[in-house]
Amino acid sequence: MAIRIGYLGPAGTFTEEAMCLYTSGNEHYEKLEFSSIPEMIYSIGTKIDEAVVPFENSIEGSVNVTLDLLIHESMAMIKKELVLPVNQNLLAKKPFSLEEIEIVYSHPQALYQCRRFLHERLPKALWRETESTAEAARIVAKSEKPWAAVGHRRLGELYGLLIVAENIQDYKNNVTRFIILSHEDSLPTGFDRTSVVFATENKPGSLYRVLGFFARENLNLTKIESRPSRKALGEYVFLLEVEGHRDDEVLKKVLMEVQNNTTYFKILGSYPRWQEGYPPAGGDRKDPNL
Ligand SMILES: O=C(O)C(=O)C[C@]1(C(=O)O)C=C[C@@H](O)C=C1
Repeated sequence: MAIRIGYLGPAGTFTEEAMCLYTSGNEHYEKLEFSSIPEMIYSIGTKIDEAVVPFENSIEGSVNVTLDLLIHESMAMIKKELVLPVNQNLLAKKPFSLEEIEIVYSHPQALYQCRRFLHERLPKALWRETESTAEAARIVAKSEKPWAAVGHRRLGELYGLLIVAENIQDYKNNVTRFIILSHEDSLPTGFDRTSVVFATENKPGSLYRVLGFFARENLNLTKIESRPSRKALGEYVFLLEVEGHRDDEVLKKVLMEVQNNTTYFKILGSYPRWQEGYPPAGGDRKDPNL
């Protein structure tokens, strides 16, 4: 039976590229396009079985819309992560000079990844946010006006646009981490990461105490982020990531302690940690999707 997988469209987004990498070689996937991240996450379990969503970027940090939906509104679990290079380009319908561009369209993450370039080289241009970089290209392609889009170089061929400036992100090594959401996470591979969310009582030392459980067992934390609880100003929910699988003996014990010492606790999933070239070719692949 086909596995229905959702991605942020239209064609040419970075998320589509991540989805193609993830599904390559597996003909069971049926690919379904969505025009926004919330719409896609809400559809997991009904219209789709899996979804590819951006999670964090090396310049701009977390994709808050994804984080908040996972924290507050979804039961989906993380089953995989992929890290992809993100090279941004400025695309236009005609060979406009940078000074001529009046409006620059893109997804907010993409605009902010190029903040310095856009301020310095397109000082006159207004910024307009779109649901995706490819949506920006579609808008620009429909008009004869001096407008430009920020996105993947592939948008040029797909929408008949010219690349007027290449690699415009403010830091060269720009990468985005994508996650695959599903109704269940992955089995242990020996090289995993676990993501959890929790809230503590608002009293001295409560977060310190929770972090201490991980430190005591020498478990390596890889991310901690606070997001508004949405109940009151100044109240937060924490998203924490740690190396290891929730079925590993030590981590399992620590997660139990965390659960017993927090006011809210949810495991978002355990999944193989991304590493270029892992597992080695011909190596022992415990995970059928790698
Ligand atoms: O608009 C796209 O191309 C997307 O796939 C979205 C998105 C994001 O939300 O972070 C993905 C990767 C890049 O960091 C820029 C934009």
